This record gives sequence, C-alpha cells and structure tokens, in this order.
Amino acid sequence: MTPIATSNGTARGVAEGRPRILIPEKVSPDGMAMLEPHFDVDVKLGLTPAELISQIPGYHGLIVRSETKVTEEVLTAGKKLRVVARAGVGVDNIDVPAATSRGVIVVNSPSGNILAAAEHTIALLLATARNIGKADGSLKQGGWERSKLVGIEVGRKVLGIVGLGKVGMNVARMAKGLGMQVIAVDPYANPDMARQAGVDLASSLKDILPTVDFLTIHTPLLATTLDLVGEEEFKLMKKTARVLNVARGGVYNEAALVKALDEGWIAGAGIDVFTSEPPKADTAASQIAKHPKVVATPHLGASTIEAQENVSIDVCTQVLEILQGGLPTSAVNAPIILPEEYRKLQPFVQLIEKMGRLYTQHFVRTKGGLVGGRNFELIYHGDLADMSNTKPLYAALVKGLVASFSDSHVNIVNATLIAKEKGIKISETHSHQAGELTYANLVTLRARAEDGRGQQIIEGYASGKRLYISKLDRFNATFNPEGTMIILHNYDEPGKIGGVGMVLGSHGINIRFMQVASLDEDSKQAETDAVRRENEALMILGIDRPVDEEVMEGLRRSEGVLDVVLVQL
Ligand SMILES: NC(=O)C1=CN([C@@H]2O[C@H](COP(=O)(O)OP(=O)(O)OC[C@H]3O[C@@H](n4cnc5c(N)ncnc54)[C@H](O)[C@@H]3O)[C@@H](O)[C@H]2O)C=CC1
Ligand SMILES: O=C(O)C(=O)COP(=O)(O)O
Repeated sequence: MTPIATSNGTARGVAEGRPRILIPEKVSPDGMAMLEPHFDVDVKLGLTPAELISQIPGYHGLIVRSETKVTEEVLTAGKKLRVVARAGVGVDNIDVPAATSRGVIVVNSPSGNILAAAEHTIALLLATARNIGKADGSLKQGGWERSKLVGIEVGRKVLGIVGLGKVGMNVARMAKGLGMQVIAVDPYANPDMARQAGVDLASSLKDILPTVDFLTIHTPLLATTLDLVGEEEFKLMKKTARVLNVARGGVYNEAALVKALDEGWIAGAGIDVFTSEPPKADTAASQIAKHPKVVATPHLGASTIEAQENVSIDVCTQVLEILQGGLPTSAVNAPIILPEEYRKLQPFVQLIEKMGRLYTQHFVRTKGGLVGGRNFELIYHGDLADMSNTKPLYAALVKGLVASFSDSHVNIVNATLIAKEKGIKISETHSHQAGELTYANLVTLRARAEDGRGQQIIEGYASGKRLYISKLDRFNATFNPEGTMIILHNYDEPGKIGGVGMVLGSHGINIRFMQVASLDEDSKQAETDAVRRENEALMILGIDRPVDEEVMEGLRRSEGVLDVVLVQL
C-alpha cells in the first residue's frame, strides 16, 4: 500500500480555495514549513505512475526529486498544475517542453546540492583507489585481506574532468587539494576560472583519454552527452585508469563499461547513477552495480542533510512566489520576456536566441572555438536601434549560446549571472549610423577573442514573424533559421550540389531547401593570393530529420568540401 502522510495534519479533504501541493518524494521539511501556512501540502511517498496520474488533477504544485517521472501524461492530467519544482539540479526526469506548452513553470535548485555531488565524487575517487568497498565487505565477512587489497595513491595522478560546470569545478578544486593534476574538457568552460583553479583545458575528450588516471563526467544528460564514452573511448584509456559517474546514467555507455571492466581495458569504476534506478534485473546497469571492480552507490550524490535543506528551501521559496503571482529565481522554462513587451520584441527575442544557437553549433563545433571567454557584441540597426529595453534581447543571446550544453535555464532574471558564470561578455551597441540599410531592422552578432582576434559574425533580421539569417561568417546568405540543417563549407565548383544530393539521397534524406551563400565583397577582395579561395561558398541545406555520423562522414569525404556541421535551430 502507498504510505500517505499529510504534513499539515489535515487529511485529503482540504479547505476549498487553498492551493494544493503534492510531494511524492522525500524532501527536507525545512522548505515545506514555508509552504504549510499558505497551502495544503501532501507528502505521498511511493506513488506508482498510475497513482500519480490519477491524483495529480487535484494539485496546483508538484515537488519532485529524481525518482518521479513527470511525463507528458502526468502534465496533461494535471489540469490545475502551475508549477513543477525539482528539488535538485537535473531535470531530465521532467518533460520540460510538455510543461512549457501547457504553461506550467518548471523550477530547479541549480546550486543547492553541487558541493554534495562534488564531495561524493571525491569519495568514490578515493574508494576506487583504495578498495574501500571490497575491504569493508571482506572484513564484515570475517576476512583480513591486506595483500590482496593494495591500492594506488591519487596524489600526483591525472584527473580528467568532462564538464567543468558547477559540480565539475568543485571537483577540480578538491582534486587539486589532493595534489592531483587536473585537465578538463568543456568547450563552453570559463577559461579564466579554469586558469585560476589550476585546471588545464584540453580541446577534446579523445586527446585526454590516454593520459588520465581517473576520468569523471559532470555534464547534464543531453542528446549530445548520451553515450559520450563508449567502447572506442574506453579502449583509448590506460589499463590502470578508473572512471567515475556522479552525473547521470548513460553518459558512459553501460554495456561498454561492463565490457571495459571484464576485458581489463580499465581497472575500475565508481558509479552513483544508472540508466534505470534502481537498476533493473538483467541489465547492464545491474551488472555494473554488482561488478567486483565497481564501487556503487544508490544515487547518493545529493543526499546530505545540508544539500537537502538547501534544495528544499530553494524550490519551496520559488513555489511560494509562483503560486502567489511572483517571479521564480531559477525557472527552467519561464518566459524570458514580460507580457507587455511580448508583441514588440518577440520576433527579435527569437531571432537573437537562434543566432546564439547557430553561433555555438556552427563556430564552436567546426572551428574548435570556445563560447566562454569570448567577447560578444550585439549591434542593433534600424528600428531596433531605438528600442530602450533590450534586456530580453541580451537574455535571448545568453540563452541561445548556452542552450545546447547546460541545465542552466536562462531567463530575464538570471541571464547576467549565467553569462558571468560562463565567462561570456556581451556588449550592446545601438547603431544610428546613417547609410543604406536593406532591411527595416538588422542585428549583428560579432564575437571576438579577448585579444580582439578571430572575429566571427552572424547577421539576421525579422520581417513580420519570419526570421532570416543574412550573413554567416564571411558569407552572404538568406535562410530561415528553423529545424535541422547541414552547413557545408566548400569550393563552389560545378558538380558540388549533385555530389551532396547523391550522398543524402542514398541515405533517404529529404532536402527541404538548399541555398548557396557566397563570399561577401570584402572577403573576396582580401583573398588576393588564391583564385580558388574566391570560389569558397557555404551550402545550407534544410533537411527533414537529423542525420548520423556516417552521413556526415560521407559529406566530409566529398570532393572540395572543407567542413560540414549539423545544426538544430
Ligand atoms: N548524482 C547526483 O546526485 C547529482 C547529479 N548531478 C548531475 O550533475 C550534472 C552537472 O551539474 P552542474 O555542474 O550543476 O551543471 P552545469 O550546467 O553547471 O555544468 C555542466 C557543464 O557541462 C558542460 N558540458 C555540456 N555538454 C558538454 C560536452 N558535450 N562536453 C563537455 N562539457 C559539456 C557545460 O558546458 C557545463 O559547463 C547535472 O546535470 C546532474 O545531472 C547534479 C547534482 C547531484
Ligand atoms: O540534483 C540532481 O541532479 C540529482 O541527481 C540529485 O537527485 P536526488 O534529488 O537525490 O534524487
């Protein structure tokens, strides 16, 4: 039977008119005490998915941790729901787009438990190095095995960190305290903060794998981080290396991890999180949990008294605000634009967010660039130059730049803070320069390294509700930044289009639109040395679905192709 406790002592028949809050997981009472004077708070532990769906229609707020799956079905059933609060960081158990489309605000606690998660990582690091789990188990069985359980030291060893965000950075600082050398991979990391913490930034995961003695991942679980480390990556590691996961099950491919341990490609693992929790019988997750070379814990990263107090107070404060008509501080999906400004600024908010997304996906992936540590300039031309409140536009750029790599959900309240955290510097210029402007409005996004070198440009404009990119890097273009696109940088020579069409056609991929963007006049003139360079072009192909690496490789191998990138806008 489902145990039911009602924290305010009243049973289910709550007073009419008082908002009701459902808490189906163990959340620290500190925050709940703030809610009880205002709302009816029901703590109902161990609800099945069906029970949650049948009970949710009566509630205005739902507070969860990682165990409750807040699916589209739950959100559809929750007709009165106004807020879903995640008492923790990761929101991968919540269908955020479904919440957004139903007008339900999702909030989290972005930093309440990060110290706990970092400390747990260090606990697993030392436990794997010194066989703590095995030794304890053996002693409790009456054993006294000293020679079998000789460990390794972590001082002077190399720790590789993938994802140098809030948890990753705390792990780095702690590891430096243990005398470790720390290298990290995070294309969006703040280089200043990394330098100050004594962390070397490397440009790719594959580069660091042969070097590290320990590897730990601290990225969110996203399409781009799922199976980040698989068989190929494990094979590149030292046989003595150990891996740690206090992020999410799935960032290491679980079947590959079992194989890597069985075959001796690596020496051990410290694992806190699994693709199914608790691990389902007869899955790779359960093999990992039981593996003799693994120290496993049941998702305890955030389970400290202090972290639970922090996250509880953090999210309950926001639930209180939202249900009383105020603004949350860490909304995952709250609008970044206030209603009265909505109509006027909405197209530009969308345009600039897309320009930010395009920047990250095009320049960071193809040119091995960084977002953090770059200086961005937003230049508003035409009608836009007269807008006085451009805060939503600034927030839209931050949101676009970080959208594909972080759980830091940007809104108008937190944009400046997040930009600072990521080392992203943004200036805004209202250009009233006289001169011919082809469009009624135009936005230029210019990015430069700190020393002013390596300038990158994206320009775009809005016409009614339609958005256009009119310049990408050195190329003049006109395309709508929507859906999935392949951007090919190539020599503009006869036969190119046919070749690309053949590769896509052979994989059954439909081309929605195609456009060839040619070098702008300044760049053509600058290329005095090579006639062929004048013929450089970008080919922009709108396609009907994402393509896999095999297709991208096929395109890269086509004659005259300089580079290829897949973007999702
Ligand atoms: N086991 C547990 O109990 C806990 C687990 N977590 C997990 O830890 C994750 C990280 O949390 P925070 O540090 O607060 O998030 P964060 O958003 O501050 O940091 C994530 C970092 O990952 C980087 N990143 C994203 N994609 C990447 C890629 N492909 N390669 C390299 N770097 C990439 C981002 O640039 C960012 O710096 C959370 O999303 C959550 O899933 C967090 C708290 C407790
Ligand atoms: O905050 C996070 O992302 C966590 O993984 C913590 O999960 P939990 O609240 O302990 O179920």
